[in-house]
Amino acid sequence: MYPLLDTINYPADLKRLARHELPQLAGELRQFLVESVSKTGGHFASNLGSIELTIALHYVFDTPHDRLVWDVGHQTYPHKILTGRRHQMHTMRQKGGLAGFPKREESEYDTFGVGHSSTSISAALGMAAAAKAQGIERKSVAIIGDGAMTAGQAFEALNNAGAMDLDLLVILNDNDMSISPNVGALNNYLAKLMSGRFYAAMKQGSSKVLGIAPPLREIASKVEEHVKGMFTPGTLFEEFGFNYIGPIDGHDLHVLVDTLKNIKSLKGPQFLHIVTKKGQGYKLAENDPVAYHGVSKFDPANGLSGGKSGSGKPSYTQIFGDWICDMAKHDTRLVGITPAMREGSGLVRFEKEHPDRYFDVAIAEQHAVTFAAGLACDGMKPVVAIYSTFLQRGYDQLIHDVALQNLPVVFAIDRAGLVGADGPTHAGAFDISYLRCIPNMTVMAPSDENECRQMLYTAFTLDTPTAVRYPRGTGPGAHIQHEMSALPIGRGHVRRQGQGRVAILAFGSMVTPALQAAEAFDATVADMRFVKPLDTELIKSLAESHELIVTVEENVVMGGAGSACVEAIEALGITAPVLQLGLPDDYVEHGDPALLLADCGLDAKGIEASIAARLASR
Ligand SMILES: Cc1ncc(C[n+]2csc(CCOP(=O)(O)OP(=O)(O)O)c2C)c(N)n1
Ligand SMILES: CC(=O)[C@@H](O)[C@H](O)COP(=O)(O)O
Ligand SMILES: [Mg+2]
Repeated sequence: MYPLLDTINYPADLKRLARHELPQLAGELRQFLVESVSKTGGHFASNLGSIELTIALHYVFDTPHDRLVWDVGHQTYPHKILTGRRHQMHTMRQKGGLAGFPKREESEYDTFGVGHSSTSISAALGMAAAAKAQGIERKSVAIIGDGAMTAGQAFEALNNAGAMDLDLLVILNDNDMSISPNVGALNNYLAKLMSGRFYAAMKQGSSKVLGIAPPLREIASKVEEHVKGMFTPGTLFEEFGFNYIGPIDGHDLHVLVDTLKNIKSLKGPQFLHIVTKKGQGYKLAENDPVAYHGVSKFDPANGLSGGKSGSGKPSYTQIFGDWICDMAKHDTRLVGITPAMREGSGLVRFEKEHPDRYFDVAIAEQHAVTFAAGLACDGMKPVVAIYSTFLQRGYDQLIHDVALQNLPVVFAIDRAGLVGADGPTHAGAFDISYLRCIPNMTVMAPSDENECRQMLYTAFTLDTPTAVRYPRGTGPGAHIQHEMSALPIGRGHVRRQGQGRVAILAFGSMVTPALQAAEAFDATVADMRFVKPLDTELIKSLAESHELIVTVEENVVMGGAGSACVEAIEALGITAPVLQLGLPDDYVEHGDPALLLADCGLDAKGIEASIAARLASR
C-alpha cells in the first residue's frame, strides 16, 4: 500500500532512499496523512503543506543531534510519522495517545514542547548557544510560519540572533495564511517578496543554480545583485543580520534538499524563505484552508460534511458572536479585537457586518491588549475576544496597560477550562487565578448560555476592566433571552435550596454537575456568577447555615475561586470547613474533555464522591 513509507520508521531509513525516490515518498506520506487525520481529526491543512519540508529536513540534517524546533507544532504530523510514530497516528490527540504538538516526553526528535506560537527562534537560538558553550558541533533549525512570524517574540529573537554569530537556521514557511488569511504589514512585505519577477526568476533558476557546487552565499549574493537591481533593496531579514536565501518552492524536494545541503555548510545566522500551499495535494483543503486548518473526522472522498455536529445547541463561542453583533448595533463605540483567532473566537459575522470596527491584529496578544487600552483611553469600547491560554501572553499588558489605568476593556475569554484534544498547552486552566488577583478587575463565569449573554452585556455596561470566561463547546442548553439586562455586580444566586449539611459554591461550567451531585446530599447549590467581586454576603449566610462548604471550579484549585472563598470566609471572621474542588496542581493531558473532567473529579460523580469522602472523614 505504501511501498516506500512502509520501509521508513526513522530518519536513518529515510536517508537510505535515493534522491529521486523522495517525491514518491512525499506522495505516500500525503496519502497516509489524509487517511489518518480523516479518522482521528486534528490539524490538517498545515501538515499537508509541510510534507516536503519535513522530508528534506530529516534527509539533510542529522536529527535528533541537529535540533529541529517547530513553531506552534500543529504542522508536525509528517515529522511524527517519520520519527517512529507512524503506527500510533491512530491515537492522535486521544487520551494516552500521541499529542497534537511536539512534546519532549514523547520523542527525542521533539526537541521543544510547543502549542503556543512564535517561540521557535528563541528556543533554537538557546540550543545553538548551548551547543557553543558545550563545544558541540550541531545545527539548530527553527521552522516558523508566516502567521507565527507576526508575533513580537519572533522579532525579539531575530533581533537577538542576528547579532550573535551562532549556527542558527530560521526557515520561514510562508503559505500566506494564518488560521484565517494572514494580515498586517509583514504579510504585505512577504507577498511583495514572493511576487512578480523576483520569485519567478528564483523559481525558474533555483534548481539549476542550487545544484552547482559553490557555497550558496556566493550564489545568493549573485542572484541578489541581480534581484536588487530589479526589485528590492536588501530584505528585512538581512537588515536583522541574517543571510537571506529565497524565496524557494517549498514543495520542490529537489530544490529543498539542494538548498538545505548548501546552507548546512554555512556558518552564522541563516534565513531561508520557502513558499508552500496550505492544504497542498488535497484539493478541498487547498481551496478552503480555513475550514481544513483543524478538522473533525471526515470522509476523505467527500471532505468535511459542513453539517452541524452533535447536539444542535449553540456553542459559547456562537453566543459571544451573536452578542457582539447585537451589542454593536446598540453602541457604535464597540470595537472587536482578535489576535488571529477570528473563526475560533466567533467573529466571522461581526467582521462581515462591521468591517471598520473589526481588528485582527495578527498573532500579537500583547499588542491586542495594549491596543485595546489605547482605544479605551480615547472613547471607544473595546472587546478583546481571546482564548484563556493566549491571554497568558498579554498578562503584563492586562495589568499595566488596562487594569492599572482602570480602563473599560471587555475580555471575552473563550476556551476557559479544559479544551480536550489540544491538551495542556491550550487548556484555560489558570485564568481565574491570574485574573482575580488584579485590582480593578471584574471577573464573571457563566453557568449557561443565557447567563453568558447577560454577563457580556453586564461587562459592557461597566466603566472598568471586566472578563467573562466561558468554556469551549456547548453549555447545558438554556433558553436564551434576546433582551439584555445587567446582572447585579458581585451577586450570586441560589440555584438549589437544600435541607442537607452541604452548600456547594459553584463557578461557571461547574454549576451543572454541582446541581446533579447535590441530589445525593440534598445540598444547597449557589451559582456564584462572580469570581470578583465575590458575593461575600451569600457566602456568609451559606457558611453559617451549613456544616460543609464545597467550592467547585474548572480552574486550578490553587489560587482560584475556591481560594477566594476561603479568603472571604477568613476575612468575615467565621469558621467553616471548606472542601475546594477544581483542576489539579498539574498539567492535564489531551483527550476527550468529558473523560478528562471525570479524571479530575469534576463530573457529577466525582464531585459527589469527593463530598461523600469528606463527610465520611468528619
Ligand atoms: C500565541 C498563540 N496565539 C494564537 C495561536 C493560534 N494559532 C495556531 S496556528 C495559528 C496560525 C499560524 O499560522 P502559521 O504560523 O503561518 O502556520 P500555518 O497555520 O499557516 O501553517 C494560530 C493563530 C497559537 N497557537 N499561539
Ligand atoms: C494550533 C492552534 O493553536 C489552534 O489551531 C488551536 O488548536 C485551535 O483550537 P480550537 O479548535 O479550540 O479553536
Ligand atoms: Mg502560514
